[in-house]
Amino acid sequence: MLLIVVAFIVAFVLLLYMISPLISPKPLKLNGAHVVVTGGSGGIGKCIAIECYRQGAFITLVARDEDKLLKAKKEVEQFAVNDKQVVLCVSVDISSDYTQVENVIKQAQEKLGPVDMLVNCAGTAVAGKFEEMEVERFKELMEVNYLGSVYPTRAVITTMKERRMGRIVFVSSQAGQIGLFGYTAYSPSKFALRGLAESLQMEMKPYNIYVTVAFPPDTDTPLLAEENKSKPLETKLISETSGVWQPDQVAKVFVKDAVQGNFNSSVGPDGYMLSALTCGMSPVTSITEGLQQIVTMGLFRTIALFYLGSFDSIVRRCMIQREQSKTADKTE
Ligand SMILES: NC(=O)C1=CN([C@@H]2O[C@H](COP(=O)(O)OP(=O)(O)OC[C@H]3O[C@@H](n4cnc5c(N)ncnc54)[C@H](OP(=O)(O)O)[C@@H]3O)[C@@H](O)[C@H]2O)C=CC1
Ligand SMILES: CCCCCCCCCCCCCCCC(=O)[C@@H](N)CO
Repeated sequence: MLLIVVAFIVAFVLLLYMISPLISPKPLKLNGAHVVVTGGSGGIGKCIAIECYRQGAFITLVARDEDKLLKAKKEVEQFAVNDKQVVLCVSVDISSDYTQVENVIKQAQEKLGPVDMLVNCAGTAVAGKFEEMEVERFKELMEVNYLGSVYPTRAVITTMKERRMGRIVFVSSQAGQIGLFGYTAYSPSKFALRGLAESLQMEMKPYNIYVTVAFPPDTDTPLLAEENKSKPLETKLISETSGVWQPDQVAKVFVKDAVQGNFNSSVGPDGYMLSALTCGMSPVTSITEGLQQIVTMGLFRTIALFYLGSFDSIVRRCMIQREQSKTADKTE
C-alpha cells in the first residue's frame, strides 16, 4: 500500500517536471514594448507605469481626470532610460461604454504600436456594512472594477492573438481572495477578476498570451486614504493583519510577475500564504510554485483557521462595544 502511494507521488512529481517546460513562458522584453496602464494616473497604477518605463517601455496612461494624467506623465518621464520613449495620456471612463474604450485603445495603438502588455489597474473601493451600503454601490463597483477590466482587455486581445504574444494583468486585491467584514460590495468585484483571468488564460495560452492576477494588500494610496474615512472598525482591525505597503513596492512585484508570465502575483508573507491557500484550479507557471502549493496547503489551512478565529472575535468584540456604548448613551 505504502509502495503504491510512494510510486504515485513520484510519478506525479515526474509528470509535473515533464509538463512544466511547456507551461513556463518566455519572459516579455519591456524594452521598446508598449504598455497600457489603466488607472495609471495615480497610486499603484502610476508606480507600475514608472517601473515599466524604467525598463525602457512606451507607456499609455488611461484615467478620467486630465490634469492628474498630465501630472503623472511628467512624473513618469523623469525615469526615462532612452530619448525615444514616449508617455501617452488618454482620458476615458473605462467602465461606461465599450465603444469609447475601443476607440481610445485604437488611437493609442496607432501612435505607439500594438499593445504588448495591458495592466488593468483602474478601480475603486468602498467599505461599509452590507445593510448600510447604498444599493447603487454594488452595481458601481462591478462596473468599474469588473467591466472596467473586461472592456480594455477586449479591446487589445484580437491584436495580441494575431501577434501570438502579450500580457494581460488584472489588479484584484487580497479582498479578492477572501471575503471580509465590510467588503460585501468590493470583494465580489475583485473575486470576479479571478474567474475572468482563469477562463481567459485557458483560452489564450495557445496564443502565447499570459494572464496575471495581482492581489495587493492595503497599499498607501489616495484610494486607501479615502476608504479609511468611512471604514468600519472591524474592517480596519482585520485588514491590519497584512499591514500597509508602499505602492512602489507592490508595483515592482507585479511587473516582475507579469513579465515572467506568472498567473499569480502576491506581496508579503500573508499574500504568499493566501495565494497558496486559494490556488484552487488556477494555472501553475513553475515547478517550484506547484510543489510549494502541494506541500504547504494543509499547513496554511491550519494557520488560516486561527486567523478566522481571530477575525470572528474582532467582529464579536466590536459588536459588544457598540451595544455597550448605545446603552450608555441611552442612560445618560
Ligand atoms: N490601495 C489599496 O489599498 C489597494 C488597491 N487595490 C486595487 O488597486 C487598484 C488601484 O488602486 P489605488 O492605486 O489604490 O487607487 P487610486 O485611487 O490611487 O488610483 C486609481 C486610478 O484609477 C483611475 N480610475 C478610477 N476609476 C476610473 C474609471 N472609471 N475610468 C478610468 N480610470 C479610473 C484613477 O484616475 P481618475 O479618478 O482620474 O479616473 C486613478 O488613476 C484598484 O483596482 C484597487 O481596487 C487592491 C488592494 C489594495
Ligand atoms: C494562511 C492564511 C493567511 C491569511 C491572511 C489573511 C490576511 C487578511 C488581510 C486582508 C486584507 C485585505 C486588504 C484589502 C485591500 C483593499 O483592497 C482595499 N484597501 C482597497 O482600497
